[in-house]
Amino acid sequence: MDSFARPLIDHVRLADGLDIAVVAVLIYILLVWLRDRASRSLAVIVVSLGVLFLIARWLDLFLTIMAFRYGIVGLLLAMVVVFQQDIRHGFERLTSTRWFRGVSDARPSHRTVDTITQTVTDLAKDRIGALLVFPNRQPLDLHLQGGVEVDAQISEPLLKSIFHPKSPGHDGAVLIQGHRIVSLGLHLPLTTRFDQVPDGGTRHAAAAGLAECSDALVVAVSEERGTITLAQDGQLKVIEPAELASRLGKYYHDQNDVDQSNRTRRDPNWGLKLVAIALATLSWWLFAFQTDTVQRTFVVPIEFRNLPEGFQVADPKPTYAELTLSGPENAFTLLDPVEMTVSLDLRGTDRPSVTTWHTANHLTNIPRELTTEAVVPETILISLQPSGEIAP
Ligand SMILES: Nc1ncnc2c1ncn2[C@@H]1O[C@H](COP(=O)(O)OP(=O)(O)OP(=O)(O)O)[C@@H](O)[C@H]1O
Repeated sequence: MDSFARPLIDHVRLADGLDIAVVAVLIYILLVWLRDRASRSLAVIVVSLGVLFLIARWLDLFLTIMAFRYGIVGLLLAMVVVFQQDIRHGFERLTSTRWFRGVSDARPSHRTVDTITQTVTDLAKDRIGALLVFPNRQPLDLHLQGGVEVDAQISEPLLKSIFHPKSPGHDGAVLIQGHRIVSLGLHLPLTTRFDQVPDGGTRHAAAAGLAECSDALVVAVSEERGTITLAQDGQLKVIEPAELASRLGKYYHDQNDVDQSNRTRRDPNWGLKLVAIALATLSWWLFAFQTDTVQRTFVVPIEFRNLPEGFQVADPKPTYAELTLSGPENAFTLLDPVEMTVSLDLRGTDRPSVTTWHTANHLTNIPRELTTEAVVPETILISLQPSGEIAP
């Protein structure tokens, strides 16, 4: 036990904790996305690729690792193109949280309920067909097709213009989220139980269809009968405006509760978070944790900075030094050898001079995790002389 724990205690740095935390957050985002948005087959592909990569790294399967290394850039680009909608929605969701939104969207729910009830009542009176979807906890993306993005604050004139029979967007359903109309012209899945649909109409079949396969609340206004129908849990029910107001009131009340509890509830996703932390820790242990100390030697250039005007470095002018560093292998992986120099600052000299410089004191861009073992030459003699003079 001690032989296992000791290297851990000796070699784990605070930065490693941060490293694991960052990767755990990224894995958690990926897992949440896979759970909520991606199809099951995509989830299986992503998880299988992840497992294959872990095995390849563990067993040092060089060809497979190379395929991953070169394929990953293409894969990332392909994912950005294929999932650009999801990425955009993710950012939109982020910017629509309270912190980013400020107080501008803090509209009371009863005003939205009144607006929708009044609009739906008027549409029913005027025999104008309409279909409104109010999502609940379950995501609807897999059930809704087509549609045009709107993202506008709910208002009576806007809803009436959308469902006006001459409006090009009146066909299909509108999706309402909170106080906003998210999109219009959406195509919903039809129910297969046509017996419960009045006159077998497709608008009501669509309302029932979505209410069967999700927990959404759907409101349909009949063009032919001038009735208001509410669909929930797969059931259709013709209702009066007063009942619509009370059902919508309850819906918005529940939504606020969900929002509130999402904000205050300590953790709705413990399982996924633990999996993300476990995967990040495992990956770090497999790929990043190393107790071996490696020593490597590099040839680094010697540069002269702020050479006074009218002076030059006389020959023999040293141009390279040999630098030996030691430390964990990972620190070498992150190292860019081109950045390392022996940098001599010659400013302030105004007459010919010969100075001894200790090269180790003038190294630049050496990572903190690495130790300088040796620099050859240890010292160099720099002779400054006026330009144009030939060295003896
Ligand atoms: N799958 C669907 N998703 C969303 N809207 C749909 C769908 N199918 C039909 N609609 C809408 O329903 C309209 C046709 O309604 P239809 O008359 O067939 O149904 P209905 O239930 O009898 O409604 P109404 O009583 O208003 O006539 C279409 O013009 C379209 O706007």
